[in-house]
Amino acid sequence: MKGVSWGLIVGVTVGVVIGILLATVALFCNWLRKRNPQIGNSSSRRAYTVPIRTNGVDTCTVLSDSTTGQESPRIPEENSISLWIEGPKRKGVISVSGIPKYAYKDLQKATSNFTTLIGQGAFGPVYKAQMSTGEIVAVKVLATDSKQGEKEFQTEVLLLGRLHHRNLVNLVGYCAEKGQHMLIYVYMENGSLASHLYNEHKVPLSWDLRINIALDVARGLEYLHDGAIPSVVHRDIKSSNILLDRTMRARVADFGLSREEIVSRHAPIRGTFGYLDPEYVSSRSYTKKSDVYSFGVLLFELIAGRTPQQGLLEYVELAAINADGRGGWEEIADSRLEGSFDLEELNEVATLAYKSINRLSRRRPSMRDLVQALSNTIKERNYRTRRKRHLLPVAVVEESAKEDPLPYPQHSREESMDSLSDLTDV
Ligand SMILES: Nc1ncnc2c1ncn2[C@@H]1O[C@H](COP(=O)(O)OP(=O)(O)OP(=O)(O)O)[C@@H](O)[C@H]1O
Repeated sequence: MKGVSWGLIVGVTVGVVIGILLATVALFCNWLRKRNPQIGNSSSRRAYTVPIRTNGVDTCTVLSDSTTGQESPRIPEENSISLWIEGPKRKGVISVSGIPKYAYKDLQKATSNFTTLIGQGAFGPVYKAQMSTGEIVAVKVLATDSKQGEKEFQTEVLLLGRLHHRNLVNLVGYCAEKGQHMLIYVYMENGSLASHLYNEHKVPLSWDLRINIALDVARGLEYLHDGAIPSVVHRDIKSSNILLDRTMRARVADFGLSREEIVSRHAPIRGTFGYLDPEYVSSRSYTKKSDVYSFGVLLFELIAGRTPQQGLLEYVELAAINADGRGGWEEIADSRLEGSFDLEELNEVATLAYKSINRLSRRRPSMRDLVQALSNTIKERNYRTRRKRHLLPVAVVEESAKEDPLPYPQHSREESMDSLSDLTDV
């Protein structure tokens, strides 16, 4: 009996000592964690953002023009170890999206309980939202009953989490809660290009602005094609998917149909009627040159102020009969321009557009070619403007341009058009 009591006393004492030791260790760990919040949370979102670009001419990973910011209210992604694409409840997988996740209730508040509707897309409504930091964003709510919407959501978050460029509408957050899926984008104050081209209550876009927009879009696409690794095709370039910011700079939006380049003969046809590459329709192989085709249609929209649904391409084909490869396109100019355009520029851009919609994809220019040609057109314009403004003799301006290379074209228009001439099939 006595032996049992001693054993009990020793056992209890050892247990108490171990308990005290464990409690001390736990308290110490907790204190350390409070002192340095990074401990135990090393998988911060930014650390897992997948870098994607290496070589795009105008590409950048700088987020300065997006609204992603540390001040944004964010909720931790369950210690950043849930991967929504595998199901939000799955644990132990590091998020690869690198995109902040917002709480449903915060978005509900930011959109005044989803009453600030700014538009309706194929997969659900879009709301304007003011976050508690004051920043304005656009919240796209995906329809809960849409299987396609779910797929689009997964694609968009994964893609946009690693794609950043000043000519793309960058994704700045998402919400996956209560069965709802939402995408949060940089807010584009001036809405879609389509609304400016076709809404009679809006001031018509000037010719110069149209060409600037064309170059912005070309740069966004060039980034997707040549800057992103692996490369990305957009699959739905059209004027309603081009958004304009406060200063009328254009950005490519709606990556709902975006995919890394897929070549599958069995995939269903996707895209928007009127912008679809005929070669893609017959072969079912969507390539970068299919985006180039849609971009060509967009260039003709900018020139003619007509939608493909209003017979734009038939109109273009008629005009092409009179066009001689470099000129003769003026008859398709948008009447809202009231003749205010540079004829040479219009012919250049129409020639580029016509090459881009060539039925044979191999005869179409690349987005890089198009960026080069459009930027040369703008450089030429700037050069002419400077020359006119200063009313200086050409020789003097050319001399001064050597010291200031920016506004002076590196290649003449003729050179840039000639570099594309082997693609001509007019
Ligand atoms: N980031 C944004 N900033 C401002 N407005 C936006 C933004 N994103 C979308 N919108 C507006 O919301 C509306 C719906 O956009 P959404 O991208 O959902 O569909 P869509 O491009 O019009 O059509 P579809 O879904 O067929 O491509 C459009 O009018 C668009 O101008």
